[in-house]
Amino acid sequence: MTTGFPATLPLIHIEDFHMQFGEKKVIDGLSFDVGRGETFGFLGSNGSGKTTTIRALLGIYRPTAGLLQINGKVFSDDFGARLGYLPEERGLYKKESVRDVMTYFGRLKGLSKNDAQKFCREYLDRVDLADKAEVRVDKLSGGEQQKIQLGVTIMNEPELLILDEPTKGFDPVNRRLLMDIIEDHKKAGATVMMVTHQMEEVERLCDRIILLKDGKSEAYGTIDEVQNQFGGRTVRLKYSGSIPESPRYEVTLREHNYAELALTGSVDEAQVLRELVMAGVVVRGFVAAKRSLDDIFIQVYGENMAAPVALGGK
Ligand SMILES: Nc1ncnc2c1ncn2[C@@H]1O[C@H](COP(=O)(O)OP(=O)(O)OP(=O)(O)O)[C@@H](O)[C@H]1O
Repeated sequence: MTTGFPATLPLIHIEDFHMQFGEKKVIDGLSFDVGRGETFGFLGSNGSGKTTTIRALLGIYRPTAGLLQINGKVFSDDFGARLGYLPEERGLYKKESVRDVMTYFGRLKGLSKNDAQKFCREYLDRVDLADKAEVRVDKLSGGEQQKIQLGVTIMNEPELLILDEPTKGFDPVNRRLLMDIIEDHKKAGATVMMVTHQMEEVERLCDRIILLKDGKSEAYGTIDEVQNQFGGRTVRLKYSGSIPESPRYEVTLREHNYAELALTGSVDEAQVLRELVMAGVVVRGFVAAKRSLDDIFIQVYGENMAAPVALGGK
């Protein structure tokens, strides 16, 4: 997939973006880039401004201030054919059959009728809807309709996929299936920007992420960089005795014979283990790990609100 632009130019460039609705400031000086071929996770709690940013990027909203570019330019129809956008609000022609709807959109996206119908057959087969080709869209379940909408989004193999919660409402089996499909496009070289609340997706698919809070970036980088930014590593300890205070860690959880220590900076785990043993702590288990993204999210968005991500990340 070639773009004709230098590889160093990001495909998406957002700089000092501000968005205000009346008196309400939704985005407050947001800047980030999405590189070519990258899968980028756009994360944040409900109402933090993710959809607003996508809409401004695609010219649906006019930004209050700032620069939002795709391929070095403000979005215009000339990039439209290379874009696949799955909006947050889903919608298809409901009274037509699945095959007719998919063929229609395929034709709109420049596919021949044969190619559109071929894609439709293969895609329906893959998402386990082969027997629904002649069924009217409004007779499908919500999840089935979403599968069709994702199919319509990817059918012309877009260079840039912008997916607003692509797996929202899916059971785990179907979520994996949809992730496989997204991953195939990533492997084929597509750039993917996706809004998601699912850490499983972030950890499996995303090269870099941004965490949006109150219209600003709270964290931005690779998953490793974000984990390092939020205190790096923890040690899970099974023990007996008394854990001494130390500048090398902070005890973040202490239960009967179990504790979690947040390590300070680049402290060496082996040094912490030695220090505990020297202090007379009987160490029965010692596991050093990076902080999970779930933990980080709960810290960023506050423990009093529902976590913006499903639990179950690493
Ligand atoms: N056209 C609009 N007019 C007024 N307010 C708006 C408009 N569009 C969005 N907002 C407000 O902007 C804020 C951010 O909304 P947005 O839909 O971008 O959030 P989000 O991060 O996508 O949330 P979610 O995860 O719930 O989908 C919300 O408070 C919303 O009410």
